[in-house]
Amino acid sequence: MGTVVDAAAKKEANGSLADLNPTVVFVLGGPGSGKGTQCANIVQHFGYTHLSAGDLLRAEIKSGSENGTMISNMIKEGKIVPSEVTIKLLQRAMLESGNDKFLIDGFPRNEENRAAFEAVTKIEPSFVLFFDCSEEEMERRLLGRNQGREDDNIETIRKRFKVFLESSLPVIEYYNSKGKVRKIDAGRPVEEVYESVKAIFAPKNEKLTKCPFSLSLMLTFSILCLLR
Ligand SMILES: Nc1ncnc2c1ncn2[C@@H]1O[C@H](COP(=O)(O)OP(=O)(O)O)[C@@H](O)[C@H]1O
Ligand SMILES: Nc1ccn([C@@H]2O[C@H](COP(=O)(O)OP(=O)(O)O)[C@@H](O)[C@H]2O)c(=O)n1
Repeated sequence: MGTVVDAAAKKEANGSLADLNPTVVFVLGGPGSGKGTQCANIVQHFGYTHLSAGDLLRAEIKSGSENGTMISNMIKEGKIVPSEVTIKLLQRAMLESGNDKFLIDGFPRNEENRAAFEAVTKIEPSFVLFFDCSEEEMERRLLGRNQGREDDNIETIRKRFKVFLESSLPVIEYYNSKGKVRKIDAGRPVEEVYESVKAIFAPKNEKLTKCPFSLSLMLTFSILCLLR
């Protein structure tokens, strides 16, 4: 760890990320709360790039990387992979995306993730989208997810819930104390949840779409008054 080449690569990556000055939204919530599903909708309408920490880690296993076995074992146990590994993957994906607006899904998952990301990248999230859902509903969804994931079995699901309560909720509480959390009731159907999500991303747009309508009404009224 920590070779000169690594350090140079890290410096270069951070330099370019700092230049990028990206907009980052952290998307957090328990396993199966619907983070990935809602991120796909947000991407379509608001021009963000979706980066799922879990997807990046699974891709790293598939790529045959030297960390693959370690990552795979941790995911099977529902444990959180060391921040250094996940942050490198996130940095690389951000730089390769060509975008400067990111939904970072499933990260930071513990205090170490949070502090390390902030220290390494100097990036503060604009806000944190928190999908709040009951364990009962999340368990039902995960058992039905059917993506062949090795961690979607009842034993690992229970471990992931425990990690979420013990390690991830404190991160959400930290951002809440800074007024950065936008909490969504994620126990509803997908479309209903997305209505709430949209309202968070597009309050200004909504006003803008209403504004020309009222403006045109005022204009018509003024013209009618002038014509009388
Ligand atoms: N609001 C919802 N109601 C019912 N099922 C949902 C809802 N949102 C997502 N799902 C389903 O639940 C499973 C987990 O959703 P996913 O988006 O992968 O969650 P996460 O990324 O938080 O783990 C998927 O099979 C998805 O299709
Ligand atoms: N920041 C992260 C995100 C995921 N992970 C690992 O990846 C697993 C799956 O995460 P995920 O975000 O894809 O899926 P969900 O648990 O949210 O359904 C987690 O249980 C962890 O083992 C991690 O170690 N660190």
